[in-house]
Amino acid sequence: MNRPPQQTTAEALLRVDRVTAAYGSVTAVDDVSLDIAEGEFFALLGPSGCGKTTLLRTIAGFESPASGDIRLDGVSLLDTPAHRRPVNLMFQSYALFGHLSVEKNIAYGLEAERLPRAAISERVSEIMETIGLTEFAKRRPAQLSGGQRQRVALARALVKRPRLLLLDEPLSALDRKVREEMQLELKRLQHEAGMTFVVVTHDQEEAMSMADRIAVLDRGRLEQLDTPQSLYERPSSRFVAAFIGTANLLDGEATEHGVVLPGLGEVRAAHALAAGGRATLVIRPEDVAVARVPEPQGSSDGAGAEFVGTVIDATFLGGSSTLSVELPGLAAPLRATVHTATSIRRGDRVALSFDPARVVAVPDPRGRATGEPEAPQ
Ligand SMILES: Nc1ncnc2c1ncn2[C@@H]1O[C@H](COP(=O)(O)OP(=O)(O)OP(=O)(O)O)[C@@H](O)[C@H]1O
Repeated sequence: MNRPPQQTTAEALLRVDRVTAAYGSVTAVDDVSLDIAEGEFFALLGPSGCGKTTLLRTIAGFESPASGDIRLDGVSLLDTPAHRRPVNLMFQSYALFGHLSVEKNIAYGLEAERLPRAAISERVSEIMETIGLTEFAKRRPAQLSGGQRQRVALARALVKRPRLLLLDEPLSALDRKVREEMQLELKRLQHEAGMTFVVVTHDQEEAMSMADRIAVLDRGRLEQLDTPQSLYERPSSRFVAAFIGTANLLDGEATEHGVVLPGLGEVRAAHALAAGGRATLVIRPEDVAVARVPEPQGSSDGAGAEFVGTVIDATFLGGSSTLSVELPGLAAPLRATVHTATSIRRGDRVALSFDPARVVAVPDPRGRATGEPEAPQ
């Protein structure tokens, strides 16, 4: 089986090596390999059911892989039970003890380790200070807001100083505003503590705003592993392009320079695929240049091509507007983001052009135009 590129580095803290995990006949994680570096903020991202939680639980030791290995500092963890791994998993539900105060909740894990009382007290005070919980030390979880409860759960995980902190949808219970604050907070804490975080999320914006690198999973397989910017600017598949951010996905046939779109002609892309296969152009709405035209016109020489269409919808978003532009030959309207000051309105005729350096061509998973299997990228 081919192994996708960019997964392994020499000095990994954690190495997931060809891990497959299954529940009976359901393969939840399918031959996944990746490295996580010391001090990295790493995200496992993908739609519901793609296997993120299973992979996290396998790293934590709550599931055993059917095959493959998981190594920390080069040593396999597979024979080490969950509670002895230098890894801490923060659950989706936080699982706080309702009858214990905030400080007792945080101290619980250290007491279980039988640390001296003075050391426990010092570490608990220190972490409460860092996370902003000191004033709530004596309260019980029921007397806290969702965001504060989330902080307690985080403090409880951090106080144990694991080599690796695994967080399963840590912010999913919070409303949008608190979630955004906590995203920044998590990033700050991770940075200050110099710890390695692996966060599971299905929210691409959350992953993009926090993580140094993101592994995008689909149906148990690793689709792409990259920095947020690279995933956005150079998705390697149609799935990643669609999952990360907003994109116009235009299907056609690969040429030497780009993709030929039915009814529109050739659009050039930054990197061409093997000619003849089915391919999809990925064009971000902000990369579509829009100009109002008085008369229908147009040329399509491919390089910075202009396509003329009609604005069928304009959504005002404050500083920018999103236009939906109907182009002859395209099944779905093309989305373009413009500065609000351009004052283009519904019904206007517009010329669209794309900078070839910003256009990405990816293979269309429906296979080659000839019906042969897809060529590797
Ligand atoms: N205990 C289980 N028994 C059987 N199948 C399971 C079990 N847990 C998960 N699965 C299946 O394994 C696959 C991966 O599940 P997993 O929970 O890892 O996905 P996920 O990406 O974390 O999803 P979500 O975001 O919905 O939590 C899914 O098809 C799921 O139905």
